[in-house]
Amino acid sequence: MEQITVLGAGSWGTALAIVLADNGHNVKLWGHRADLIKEINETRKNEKYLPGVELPNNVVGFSSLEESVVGAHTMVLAVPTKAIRDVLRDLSKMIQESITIVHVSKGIEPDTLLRISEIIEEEMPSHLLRDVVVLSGPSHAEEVSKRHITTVTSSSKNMAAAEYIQDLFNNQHFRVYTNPDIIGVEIGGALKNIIALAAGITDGLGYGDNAKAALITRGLAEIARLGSKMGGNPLTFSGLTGIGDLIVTCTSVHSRNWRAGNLLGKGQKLEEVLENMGMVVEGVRTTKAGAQLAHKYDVKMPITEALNDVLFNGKSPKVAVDTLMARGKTHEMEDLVNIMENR
Ligand SMILES: NC(=O)C1=CN([C@@H]2O[C@H](COP(=O)(O)OP(=O)(O)OC[C@H]3O[C@@H](n4cnc5c(N)ncnc54)[C@H](OP(=O)(O)O)[C@@H]3O)[C@@H](O)[C@H]2O)C=CC1
Ligand SMILES: O=C(CO)COP(=O)(O)O
Repeated sequence: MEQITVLGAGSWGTALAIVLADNGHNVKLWGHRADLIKEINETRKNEKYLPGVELPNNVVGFSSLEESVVGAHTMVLAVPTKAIRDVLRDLSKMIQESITIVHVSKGIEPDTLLRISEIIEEEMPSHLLRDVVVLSGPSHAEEVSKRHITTVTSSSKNMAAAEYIQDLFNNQHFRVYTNPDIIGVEIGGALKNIIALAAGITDGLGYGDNAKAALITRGLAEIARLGSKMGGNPLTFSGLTGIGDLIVTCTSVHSRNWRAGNLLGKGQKLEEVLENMGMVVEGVRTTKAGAQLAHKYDVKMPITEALNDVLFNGKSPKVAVDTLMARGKTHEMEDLVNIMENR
Protein backbone atom coordinates (compact mmCIF):
# COMPACT_ATOMS: atom_id res chain seq x y z
CA MET A 1 0.00 0.00 0.00
CA GLU A 2 1.25 3.46 -0.81
CA GLN A 3 1.29 6.95 0.62
CA ILE A 4 -0.43 9.25 -1.86
CA THR A 5 -1.09 12.98 -1.70
CA VAL A 6 -4.14 14.46 -3.41
CA LEU A 7 -3.71 18.19 -4.03
CA GLY A 8 -7.10 19.90 -4.12
CA ALA A 9 -9.96 19.16 -1.73
CA GLY A 10 -12.83 20.10 -4.04
CA SER A 11 -15.29 17.66 -5.58
CA TRP A 12 -12.89 15.71 -7.75
CA GLY A 13 -9.90 15.58 -5.40
CA THR A 14 -12.15 14.33 -2.60
CA ALA A 15 -13.85 11.71 -4.79
CA LEU A 16 -10.50 10.38 -6.03
CA ALA A 17 -9.17 10.29 -2.46
CA ILE A 18 -12.08 7.95 -1.67
CA VAL A 19 -11.18 5.66 -4.60
CA LEU A 20 -7.55 5.47 -3.46
CA ALA A 21 -8.56 4.92 0.16
CA ASP A 22 -10.93 2.12 -0.90
CA ASN A 23 -7.91 0.48 -2.55
CA GLY A 24 -6.12 0.50 0.82
CA HIS A 25 -3.76 3.43 0.24
CA ASN A 26 -3.00 6.07 2.86
CA VAL A 27 -4.24 9.32 1.42
CA LYS A 28 -3.26 12.82 2.45
CA LEU A 29 -5.83 15.27 1.06
CA TRP A 30 -4.51 18.83 0.82
CA GLY A 31 -6.82 21.82 0.60
CA HIS A 32 -5.91 25.49 0.89
CA ARG A 33 -8.80 26.33 3.22
CA ALA A 34 -8.15 25.41 6.85
CA ASP A 35 -11.88 25.41 7.74
CA LEU A 36 -12.67 22.82 5.06
CA ILE A 37 -9.80 20.58 6.18
CA LYS A 38 -10.95 20.88 9.80
CA GLU A 39 -14.44 19.79 8.73
CA ILE A 40 -13.00 16.82 6.80
CA ASN A 41 -10.91 15.62 9.76
CA GLU A 42 -13.53 16.23 12.44
CA THR A 43 -16.69 15.07 10.66
CA ARG A 44 -15.37 12.81 7.84
CA LYS A 45 -17.48 14.97 5.49
CA ASN A 46 -16.89 17.57 2.79
CA GLU A 47 -20.42 18.95 2.71
CA LYS A 48 -19.81 21.84 0.32
CA TYR A 49 -18.33 19.73 -2.42
CA LEU A 50 -19.76 16.23 -1.84
CA PRO A 51 -22.83 16.52 0.37
CA GLY A 52 -23.86 13.38 2.25
CA VAL A 53 -20.68 11.43 1.46
CA GLU A 54 -18.62 9.92 4.31
CA LEU A 55 -14.85 9.79 3.87
CA PRO A 56 -12.93 6.63 4.83
CA ASN A 57 -10.60 6.92 7.85
CA ASN A 58 -7.50 6.49 5.70
CA VAL A 59 -8.12 9.90 4.09
CA VAL A 60 -6.53 12.57 6.28
CA GLY A 61 -6.92 16.27 5.52
CA PHE A 62 -3.99 18.73 5.51
CA SER A 63 -4.04 22.49 5.12
CA SER A 64 -0.23 22.67 5.13
CA LEU A 65 1.08 21.77 1.69
CA GLU A 66 4.50 21.06 3.15
CA GLU A 67 3.15 18.50 5.64
CA SER A 68 0.87 16.90 3.05
CA VAL A 69 3.68 15.92 0.69
CA VAL A 70 5.93 14.18 3.22
CA GLY A 71 6.54 10.54 2.27
CA ALA A 72 4.59 10.61 -1.02
CA HIS A 73 6.14 9.89 -4.42
CA THR A 74 2.84 10.01 -6.26
CA MET A 75 0.68 13.14 -6.20
CA VAL A 76 -2.74 13.63 -7.70
CA LEU A 77 -3.16 17.20 -8.93
CA ALA A 78 -6.87 18.06 -8.66
CA VAL A 79 -7.12 21.84 -8.60
CA PRO A 80 -8.80 24.00 -11.28
CA THR A 81 -6.53 24.70 -14.24
CA LYS A 82 -6.13 28.37 -13.33
CA ALA A 83 -4.56 27.37 -9.98
CA ILE A 84 -2.15 24.77 -11.35
CA ARG A 85 0.91 26.96 -11.89
CA ASP A 86 0.74 28.45 -8.38
CA VAL A 87 0.33 25.05 -6.73
CA LEU A 88 3.20 23.54 -8.73
CA ARG A 89 5.52 26.44 -7.88
CA ASP A 90 4.82 25.95 -4.17
CA LEU A 91 5.11 22.18 -4.49
CA SER A 92 8.48 22.28 -6.22
CA LYS A 93 9.92 24.19 -3.24
CA MET A 94 8.76 21.51 -0.82
CA ILE A 95 10.01 18.25 -2.29
CA GLN A 96 13.53 16.87 -2.59
CA GLU A 97 12.90 13.61 -4.47
CA SER A 98 11.33 13.09 -7.88
CA ILE A 99 7.61 12.39 -8.01
CA THR A 100 4.95 11.12 -10.42
CA ILE A 101 2.20 13.67 -10.97
CA VAL A 102 -1.23 12.40 -11.97
CA HIS A 103 -3.26 15.33 -13.20
CA VAL A 104 -7.02 15.14 -13.44
CA SER A 105 -7.89 18.69 -14.51
CA LYS A 106 -9.73 19.36 -17.74
CA GLY A 107 -8.66 22.54 -19.45
CA ILE A 108 -6.30 24.35 -21.81
CA GLU A 109 -4.50 27.50 -20.74
CA PRO A 110 -5.62 30.55 -22.76
CA ASP A 111 -2.85 32.46 -24.57
CA THR A 112 -0.06 29.91 -23.98
CA LEU A 113 -2.44 27.24 -25.38
CA LEU A 114 -0.66 24.61 -23.31
CA ARG A 115 -2.17 21.32 -22.21
CA ILE A 116 -1.94 20.59 -18.48
CA SER A 117 0.85 18.03 -18.86
CA GLU A 118 2.86 20.67 -20.73
CA ILE A 119 2.30 23.19 -17.92
CA ILE A 120 3.51 20.59 -15.40
CA GLU A 121 6.65 19.96 -17.47
CA GLU A 122 7.23 23.70 -17.70
CA GLU A 123 6.76 24.42 -13.99
CA MET A 124 8.43 21.40 -12.36
CA PRO A 125 12.23 21.20 -12.38
CA SER A 126 13.06 18.08 -14.42
CA HIS A 127 15.01 16.44 -11.57
CA LEU A 128 11.84 16.54 -9.42
CA LEU A 129 9.51 15.11 -12.07
CA ARG A 130 9.57 11.38 -12.72
CA ASP A 131 6.44 11.05 -14.88
CA VAL A 132 3.29 12.93 -15.79
CA VAL A 133 0.10 10.90 -16.15
CA VAL A 134 -3.39 12.14 -16.99
CA LEU A 135 -6.46 10.38 -15.63
CA SER A 136 -9.56 11.41 -17.56
CA GLY A 137 -12.93 10.17 -18.74
CA PRO A 138 -16.67 10.31 -18.06
CA SER A 139 -16.69 10.60 -14.28
CA HIS A 140 -18.83 12.91 -12.19
CA ALA A 141 -17.43 13.20 -8.66
CA GLU A 142 -20.94 12.88 -7.21
CA GLU A 143 -21.25 9.36 -8.65
CA VAL A 144 -17.64 8.22 -8.10
CA SER A 145 -17.87 9.17 -4.41
CA LYS A 146 -20.94 6.93 -4.10
CA ARG A 147 -19.04 4.07 -5.76
CA HIS A 148 -21.26 4.08 -8.84
CA ILE A 149 -19.75 2.31 -11.83
CA THR A 150 -17.26 4.53 -13.66
CA THR A 151 -14.66 4.03 -16.41
CA VAL A 152 -11.69 6.30 -17.09
CA THR A 153 -8.40 6.32 -19.01
CA SER A 154 -4.84 6.65 -17.74
CA SER A 155 -2.43 8.15 -20.27
CA SER A 156 1.24 9.08 -20.28
CA LYS A 157 4.21 9.32 -22.62
CA ASN A 158 5.56 6.50 -20.45
CA MET A 159 3.17 3.55 -20.62
CA ALA A 160 4.72 1.96 -17.53
CA ALA A 161 3.67 5.05 -15.58
CA ALA A 162 0.15 4.94 -17.08
CA GLU A 163 -0.10 1.27 -16.03
CA TYR A 164 1.17 2.04 -12.54
CA ILE A 165 -1.63 4.62 -12.13
CA GLN A 166 -4.11 2.15 -13.63
CA ASP A 167 -3.16 -0.31 -10.86
CA LEU A 168 -3.35 2.33 -8.16
CA PHE A 169 -6.92 3.44 -8.96
CA ASN A 170 -8.57 0.41 -10.59
CA ASN A 171 -11.23 -1.36 -8.54
CA GLN A 172 -14.61 -3.05 -8.85
CA HIS A 173 -16.46 0.27 -9.28
CA PHE A 174 -13.77 2.33 -10.95
CA ARG A 175 -12.33 0.64 -14.03
CA VAL A 176 -9.20 2.21 -15.51
CA TYR A 177 -8.07 1.69 -19.10
CA THR A 178 -4.77 2.89 -20.61
CA ASN A 179 -4.08 4.87 -23.78
CA PRO A 180 -0.63 6.15 -24.90
CA ASP A 181 -2.16 9.14 -26.74
CA ILE A 182 -1.76 11.86 -24.10
CA ILE A 183 -2.49 14.66 -26.61
CA GLY A 184 -5.83 13.15 -27.66
CA VAL A 185 -6.79 12.33 -24.07
CA GLU A 186 -6.08 15.85 -22.80
CA ILE A 187 -7.68 17.61 -25.77
CA GLY A 188 -10.86 15.50 -25.56
CA GLY A 189 -11.20 16.03 -21.79
CA ALA A 190 -10.66 19.78 -22.02
CA LEU A 191 -12.73 20.63 -25.08
CA LYS A 192 -15.81 18.61 -24.13
CA ASN A 193 -16.49 21.31 -21.53
CA ILE A 194 -17.04 23.83 -24.34
CA ILE A 195 -19.66 21.58 -25.92
CA ALA A 196 -21.29 20.91 -22.52
CA LEU A 197 -21.72 24.66 -22.00
CA ALA A 198 -23.29 24.89 -25.46
CA ALA A 199 -25.58 21.91 -24.71
CA GLY A 200 -26.71 23.65 -21.52
CA ILE A 201 -27.44 26.78 -23.54
CA THR A 202 -29.65 24.98 -26.08
CA ASP A 203 -31.51 23.27 -23.22
CA GLY A 204 -31.91 26.64 -21.51
CA LEU A 205 -33.26 28.14 -24.73
CA GLY A 206 -35.86 25.37 -24.84
CA TYR A 207 -34.49 23.29 -27.70
CA GLY A 208 -34.76 19.52 -27.36
CA ASP A 209 -32.93 16.24 -27.74
CA ASN A 210 -32.27 16.72 -31.46
CA ALA A 211 -30.24 19.83 -30.70
CA LYS A 212 -28.37 17.95 -27.94
CA ALA A 213 -27.50 15.09 -30.30
CA ALA A 214 -26.41 17.58 -32.95
CA LEU A 215 -24.11 19.35 -30.49
CA ILE A 216 -22.55 16.14 -29.19
CA THR A 217 -21.92 14.82 -32.70
CA ARG A 218 -20.80 18.01 -34.37
CA GLY A 219 -18.90 18.95 -31.21
CA LEU A 220 -17.01 15.68 -31.45
CA ALA A 221 -16.28 16.46 -35.12
CA GLU A 222 -14.64 19.77 -34.29
CA ILE A 223 -12.74 18.39 -31.28
CA ALA A 224 -11.43 15.52 -33.44
CA ARG A 225 -10.50 17.90 -36.27
CA LEU A 226 -8.43 20.08 -33.94
CA GLY A 227 -7.05 17.25 -31.81
CA SER A 228 -5.90 15.26 -34.85
CA LYS A 229 -4.16 18.29 -36.28
CA MET A 230 -2.41 18.82 -32.92
CA GLY A 231 -1.05 15.28 -33.13
CA GLY A 232 -3.73 13.29 -31.28
CA ASN A 233 -4.86 9.89 -32.56
CA PRO A 234 -8.28 10.31 -34.26
CA LEU A 235 -9.41 7.04 -32.65
CA THR A 236 -8.96 8.48 -29.15
CA PHE A 237 -11.90 10.82 -29.77
CA SER A 238 -14.26 7.84 -30.10
CA GLY A 239 -13.09 6.59 -26.69
CA LEU A 240 -13.86 7.37 -23.05
CA THR A 241 -12.08 10.71 -23.04
CA GLY A 242 -13.78 11.80 -26.28
CA ILE A 243 -17.35 10.76 -26.98
CA GLY A 244 -17.64 9.17 -23.51
CA ASP A 245 -16.97 12.39 -21.65
CA LEU A 246 -19.04 14.41 -24.13
CA ILE A 247 -22.07 12.23 -23.43
CA VAL A 248 -21.77 12.36 -19.64
CA THR A 249 -21.12 16.09 -19.50
CA CYS A 250 -23.70 17.21 -22.07
CA THR A 251 -26.52 15.10 -20.61
CA SER A 252 -26.06 15.28 -16.85
CA VAL A 253 -27.35 17.74 -14.26
CA HIS A 254 -24.17 16.99 -12.30
CA SER A 255 -22.14 18.86 -14.91
CA ARG A 256 -21.24 22.37 -13.78
CA ASN A 257 -20.53 23.27 -17.42
CA TRP A 258 -23.97 22.10 -18.53
CA ARG A 259 -25.62 23.87 -15.57
CA ALA A 260 -23.78 27.13 -16.30
CA GLY A 261 -24.80 26.93 -19.97
CA ASN A 262 -28.38 26.22 -18.98
CA LEU A 263 -28.54 29.41 -16.91
CA LEU A 264 -26.96 31.40 -19.75
CA GLY A 265 -29.58 30.00 -22.13
CA LYS A 266 -32.27 31.12 -19.69
CA GLY A 267 -30.94 34.65 -19.84
CA GLN A 268 -28.57 35.02 -16.87
CA LYS A 269 -25.34 36.95 -17.33
CA LEU A 270 -22.01 35.10 -17.22
CA GLU A 271 -20.74 36.93 -14.11
CA GLU A 272 -23.94 36.12 -12.23
CA VAL A 273 -23.80 32.46 -13.27
CA LEU A 274 -20.18 31.99 -12.19
CA GLU A 275 -20.75 33.79 -8.90
CA ASN A 276 -23.62 31.49 -7.97
CA MET A 277 -22.03 28.23 -9.15
CA GLY A 278 -19.55 27.99 -6.20
CA MET A 279 -17.47 25.48 -8.14
CA VAL A 280 -15.20 25.65 -11.14
CA VAL A 281 -16.70 25.94 -14.66
CA GLU A 282 -13.63 25.03 -16.70
CA GLY A 283 -15.33 25.44 -20.08
CA VAL A 284 -15.33 29.24 -19.86
CA ARG A 285 -11.54 29.66 -19.97
CA THR A 286 -11.20 26.71 -22.31
CA THR A 287 -13.61 28.27 -24.81
CA LYS A 288 -11.24 31.21 -25.11
CA ALA A 289 -8.31 28.81 -25.56
CA GLY A 290 -10.33 26.67 -28.01
CA ALA A 291 -11.11 29.67 -30.24
CA GLN A 292 -7.41 30.66 -30.14
CA LEU A 293 -6.39 27.09 -31.04
CA ALA A 294 -8.87 27.02 -33.95
CA HIS A 295 -7.20 30.15 -35.29
CA LYS A 296 -3.65 28.90 -34.67
CA TYR A 297 -4.22 25.51 -36.34
CA ASP A 298 -6.58 26.90 -39.02
CA VAL A 299 -9.32 24.44 -38.10
CA LYS A 300 -13.05 25.16 -38.38
CA MET A 301 -14.62 25.05 -34.91
CA PRO A 302 -18.00 26.75 -35.40
CA ILE A 303 -19.54 25.73 -32.05
CA THR A 304 -16.47 26.86 -30.10
CA GLU A 305 -16.38 30.14 -32.01
CA ALA A 306 -20.11 30.75 -31.49
CA LEU A 307 -19.75 30.11 -27.75
CA ASN A 308 -16.72 32.38 -27.61
CA ASP A 309 -18.90 35.16 -29.05
CA VAL A 310 -21.59 34.51 -26.42
CA LEU A 311 -19.17 34.41 -23.48
CA PHE A 312 -16.79 37.20 -24.43
CA ASN A 313 -18.28 39.30 -27.24
CA GLY A 314 -21.80 39.95 -25.99
CA LYS A 315 -23.64 37.86 -28.59
CA SER A 316 -27.00 36.56 -27.41
CA PRO A 317 -27.30 32.76 -27.15
CA LYS A 318 -30.32 32.72 -29.49
CA VAL A 319 -28.52 34.76 -32.18
CA ALA A 320 -25.48 32.46 -31.82
CA VAL A 321 -27.63 29.37 -32.45
CA ASP A 322 -29.35 31.04 -35.42
CA THR A 323 -25.96 32.01 -36.88
CA LEU A 324 -24.68 28.44 -36.51
CA MET A 325 -27.71 27.05 -38.34
CA ALA A 326 -27.44 29.62 -41.13
CA ARG A 327 -23.84 28.75 -42.07
CA GLY A 328 -23.03 27.63 -45.60
CA LYS A 329 -23.78 23.99 -46.42
CA THR A 330 -20.98 21.52 -45.86
CA HIS A 331 -19.95 17.85 -46.07
CA GLU A 332 -20.23 15.91 -42.78
CA MET A 333 -16.84 14.15 -42.93
CA GLU A 334 -14.75 16.05 -45.46
CA ASP A 335 -12.59 18.10 -43.09
CA LEU A 336 -11.60 15.18 -40.88
CA VAL A 337 -10.86 12.97 -43.90
CA ASN A 338 -8.59 15.72 -45.30
CA ILE A 339 -6.76 16.10 -42.01
CA MET A 340 -6.22 12.34 -41.70
CA GLU A 341 -4.98 12.07 -45.29
CA ASN A 342 -2.49 14.89 -44.71
CA ARG A 343 -1.10 13.53 -41.44
N1 LIG B 1 -16.01 17.37 -10.36
C1 LIG B 1 -15.90 16.43 -11.25
O1 LIG B 1 -16.79 15.58 -11.39
C2 LIG B 1 -14.68 16.34 -12.12
C3 LIG B 1 -13.78 17.38 -12.20
N2 LIG B 1 -12.69 17.26 -13.01
C4 LIG B 1 -11.70 18.32 -13.11
O2 LIG B 1 -11.03 18.43 -11.87
C5 LIG B 1 -10.53 19.77 -11.71
C6 LIG B 1 -10.91 20.24 -10.31
O3 LIG B 1 -12.31 20.34 -10.32
P1 LIG B 1 -13.27 20.11 -9.10
O4 LIG B 1 -12.65 19.40 -7.98
O5 LIG B 1 -14.51 19.52 -9.65
O6 LIG B 1 -13.54 21.63 -8.73
P2 LIG B 1 -14.26 22.22 -7.45
O7 LIG B 1 -14.71 23.56 -7.82
O8 LIG B 1 -15.23 21.22 -6.94
O9 LIG B 1 -13.07 22.30 -6.38
C7 LIG B 1 -11.90 23.01 -6.67
C8 LIG B 1 -11.06 23.02 -5.42
O10 LIG B 1 -9.80 23.64 -5.72
C9 LIG B 1 -9.59 24.66 -4.76
N3 LIG B 1 -8.76 25.74 -5.27
C10 LIG B 1 -9.09 26.79 -6.04
N4 LIG B 1 -8.02 27.56 -6.26
C11 LIG B 1 -7.00 27.02 -5.57
C12 LIG B 1 -5.65 27.37 -5.38
N5 LIG B 1 -5.10 28.44 -5.95
N6 LIG B 1 -4.87 26.57 -4.59
C13 LIG B 1 -5.40 25.49 -4.02
N7 LIG B 1 -6.68 25.09 -4.15
C14 LIG B 1 -7.47 25.85 -4.94
C15 LIG B 1 -10.99 25.13 -4.40
O11 LIG B 1 -10.96 25.83 -3.19
P3 LIG B 1 -12.03 26.98 -2.84
O12 LIG B 1 -12.99 26.32 -1.90
O13 LIG B 1 -11.22 28.02 -2.21
O14 LIG B 1 -12.66 27.46 -4.11
C16 LIG B 1 -11.70 23.81 -4.32
O15 LIG B 1 -11.45 23.18 -3.09
C17 LIG B 1 -11.16 20.59 -12.84
O16 LIG B 1 -10.21 20.80 -13.83
C18 LIG B 1 -12.28 19.70 -13.36
O17 LIG B 1 -12.51 19.88 -14.73
C19 LIG B 1 -12.45 16.12 -13.75
C20 LIG B 1 -13.33 15.07 -13.69
C21 LIG B 1 -14.52 15.09 -12.88
O1 LIG C 1 -15.54 16.26 -16.26
C1 LIG C 1 -16.56 15.97 -15.69
C2 LIG C 1 -17.21 14.65 -15.84
O2 LIG C 1 -16.44 13.77 -16.59
C3 LIG C 1 -17.21 16.98 -14.81
O3 LIG C 1 -17.79 17.94 -15.61
P1 LIG C 1 -18.15 19.38 -15.04
O4 LIG C 1 -16.87 20.07 -14.72
O5 LIG C 1 -18.94 20.03 -16.13
O6 LIG C 1 -18.98 19.16 -13.80
